[in-house]
Amino acid sequence: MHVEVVGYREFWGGRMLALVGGQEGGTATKMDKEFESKLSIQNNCPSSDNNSNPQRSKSFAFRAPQENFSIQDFELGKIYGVGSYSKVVRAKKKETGTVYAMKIMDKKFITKENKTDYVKLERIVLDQLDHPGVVRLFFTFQDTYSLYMALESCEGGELFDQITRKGRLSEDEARFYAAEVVDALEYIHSMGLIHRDIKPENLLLTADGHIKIADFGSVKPMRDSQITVLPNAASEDKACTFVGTAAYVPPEVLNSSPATFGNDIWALGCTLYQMLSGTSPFKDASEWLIFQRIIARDIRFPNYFSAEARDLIDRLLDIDPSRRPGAGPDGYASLKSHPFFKGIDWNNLREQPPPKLAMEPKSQSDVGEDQDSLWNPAHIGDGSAKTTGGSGGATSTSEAGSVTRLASIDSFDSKWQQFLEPDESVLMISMVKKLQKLTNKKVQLILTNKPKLFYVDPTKLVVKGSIIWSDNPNDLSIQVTSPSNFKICTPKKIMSFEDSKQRASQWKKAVEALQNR
Ligand SMILES: Nc1ncnc2c1ncn2[C@@H]1O[C@H](COP(=O)(O)OP(=O)(O)OP(=O)(O)O)[C@@H](O)[C@H]1O
Repeated sequence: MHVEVVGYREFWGGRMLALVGGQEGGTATKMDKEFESKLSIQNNCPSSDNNSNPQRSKSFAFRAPQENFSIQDFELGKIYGVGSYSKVVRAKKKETGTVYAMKIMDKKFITKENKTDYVKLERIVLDQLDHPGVVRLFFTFQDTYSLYMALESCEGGELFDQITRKGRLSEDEARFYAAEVVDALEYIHSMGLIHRDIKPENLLLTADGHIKIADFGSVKPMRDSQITVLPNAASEDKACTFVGTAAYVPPEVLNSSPATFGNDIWALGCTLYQMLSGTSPFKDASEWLIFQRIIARDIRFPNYFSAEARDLIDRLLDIDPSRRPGAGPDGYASLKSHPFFKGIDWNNLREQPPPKLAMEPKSQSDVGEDQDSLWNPAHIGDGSAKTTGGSGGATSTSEAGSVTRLASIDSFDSKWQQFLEPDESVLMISMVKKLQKLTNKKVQLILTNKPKLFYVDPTKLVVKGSIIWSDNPNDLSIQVTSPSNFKICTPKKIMSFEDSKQRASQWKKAVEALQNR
């Protein structure tokens, strides 16, 4: 019997290959159901094993069609990159020869990491965006294990790599790229969307060198957004949650202010600074120190920056988000007319010749495109083999890194600084519940690079307890009992904690990483 589940198909369409009683039936069906329950649209028909003739009570016309393709219909080439819950691979449609950047997401991993909202939102938002400066979504499909998004292929790689390869960009090059980003951001903001993760890694380049903004996994639709967002595709509680990257976070986000267009404008300022200097403006040894610099607005301009570049960056990095050009009452006019952009023909941007791309230096192991196409797809798709480890391409290190990153940003507040020594920085921090026999107490649990592990009463701002550090797991270990619950075990006592953001295993990883450093 063909098992098909309603809401799942609403977003990705395509065929479902889970056969009850078939070879992979048991596991696949259970997994599909589990994932389905997370992806389904509220108020829709409940999914059921027996629902062989599903009715759609609500359907949404996607521009990018939900195809019945299989990954076998594509010749897979090199891996463009790996995100925190996806892998992007060059994929040529065998029938037509058209090349796409195939974003492949492992359903099991997405479910486990609670990323379904992000995945749905990115699919829905990209579907409705239509601008030469935004990466295009062509179609989606799925199989038992993975979701696939066929994106416009940006063969020129990331702007980040151009900066790295060139050391830094000339003002003309930076002006060109910045103008294309401004043009695309103006469009994105006009649609009522805040991107929330503008940085050189998410600015991709076409083969001929034009900018495309990518990675809409952190996008935030504003209340009056032009974009149709299906019921549970974006949860409101994410309004004040930071999702992004430490070095590009604006100060107001560190103070838990709701997201505004000004967030992207700040990140644009950081990106322009990075193009011109080779590094981000708030670089430091740890994220904690980066946040300190951001809060203090500690910017140092290299003396080779022109007066116009310096002035523009200074304005983009205004502490007051509404004073940043582009985010204020006069919209983008003040940004586009800034002297740094003198000579830019805003109406014919895409007709201008882009800067020459610096190519990747060939290493000895590089054998070119032919070899790329031999990339073995056996670990994706549902046909020949099962997925390995279910990480959807995210390595455990990047996974731990990104979660730690979010944990530290979420809880960032300069008030914890008083508990640190001058050269000490926070590696992981969370508001957790300390579970005791009679009462549960909220405490701020802090792990530093010393290493030091202690917890603070968040109201009285006093240290309530310190765990004696040991690199020996017999003397200090973390026992994870559920996604939210963990125990800190020492020979003398065992303390139980609950982390409502489900970071129990991240605490374990963070402590173990320090013990093995
Ligand atoms: N359309 C594309 N064309 C070419 N390369 C791409 C494309 N989209 C993404 N990539 C590459 O694949 C990498 C992974 O992309 P993805 O969108 O999955 O996640 P990310 O933006 O890196 O990370 P995260 O989801 O953790 O923020 C990117 O860093 C980029 O280098």
